[in-house]
Amino acid sequence: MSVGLEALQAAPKVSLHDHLDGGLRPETIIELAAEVGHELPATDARELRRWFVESASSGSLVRYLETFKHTLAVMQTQVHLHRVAREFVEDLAADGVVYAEARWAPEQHLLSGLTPRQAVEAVRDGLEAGAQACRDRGRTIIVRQLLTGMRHASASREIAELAVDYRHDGVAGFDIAGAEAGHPPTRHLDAFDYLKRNNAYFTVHAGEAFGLPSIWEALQLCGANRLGHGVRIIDDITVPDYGPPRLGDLAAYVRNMRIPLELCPSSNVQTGAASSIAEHPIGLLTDLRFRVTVNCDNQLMSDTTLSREFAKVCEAFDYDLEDVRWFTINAAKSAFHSFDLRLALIEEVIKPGFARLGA
Ligand SMILES: O=c1[nH]cnc2c1ncn2[C@H]1C[C@H](O)[C@@H](CO)O1
Ligand SMILES: [Zn+2]
Repeated sequence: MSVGLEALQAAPKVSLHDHLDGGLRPETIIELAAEVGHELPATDARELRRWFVESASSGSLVRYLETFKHTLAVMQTQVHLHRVAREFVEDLAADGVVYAEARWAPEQHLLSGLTPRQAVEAVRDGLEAGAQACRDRGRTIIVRQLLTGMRHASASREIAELAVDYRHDGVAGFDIAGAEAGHPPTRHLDAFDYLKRNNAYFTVHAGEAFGLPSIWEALQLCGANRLGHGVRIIDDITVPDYGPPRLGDLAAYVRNMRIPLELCPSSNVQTGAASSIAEHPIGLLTDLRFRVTVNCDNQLMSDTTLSREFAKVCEAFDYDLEDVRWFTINAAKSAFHSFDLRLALIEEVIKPGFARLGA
């Protein structure tokens, strides 16, 4: 029996891997594009929504990433960044998310003359305005930023410095994203070294479009605290016809050290990292009790929400609310926030919230 969407929406959820520039409302894109004179592939909201999903579903991460040119084009001013951030929070809260880390790359938002600091502060204020609007309606949500450095570019050290500067002002940590093949994370050692020296937290997109070497570099050479996707860790697990699965040394390390996997099922199917939701490695990784979390990656490109991602995996793997609670506690434990807050989130929000739903 799969879990209904309504129960999933009512459940308190934690979102760790969600791109701000991949989560705009189509209506907002259309309105802002008209303001800045950016030409879109469609000007009807439903058509534009369909265009994003179809264009992002080619089986190639590089083609998937090309769709972001239309969201980045309308996120170049303080007013627009503020609005997109505010709506992002309101949409998460409407879906029952209680804690989220919103990632985006400040270096991609400077085309109209913003400084990186102005951009970070506009997003900070927009996130806070969204949280306040939710509080006014009786919903509590915390959303903090993850500042992303683009792996093909050379701004990562500067972005890492920004993440440290704003660590007590709404920034939870740092991330590296963009096309994976040909752009190893070790190109950004300077940034990672700076973060580590400053006791800051970071995740790295790894093991999505490229396999084990990328995961190994992210963990053992860069020192990532979490893996963005990390789904290809499956390549280091052998499932024999008889007997238990066998883990290679890297998979064993990931499991033993409780490295959080920010899995994004729909996105993985669209980029070809998994052939279908039913065949997604989340099934085996969950059976083996890896630190699995479920995420959206990009709500717009996948036409999804966190509740819908859960609905898909519940249906494919026959998970129930107890399983969703387990994924959610995994995510809360893995958040880049203080131990005290994570504990409070688990004990005072997540467990009672699921208990009310009978889990
Ligand atoms: O799944 C992804 N893999 C690698 N890069 C990604 C993914 N989703 C979004 N991005 C890129 C495109 C965005 O412009 C950037 C910052 O959010 O991160
Ligand atoms: Zn991502």
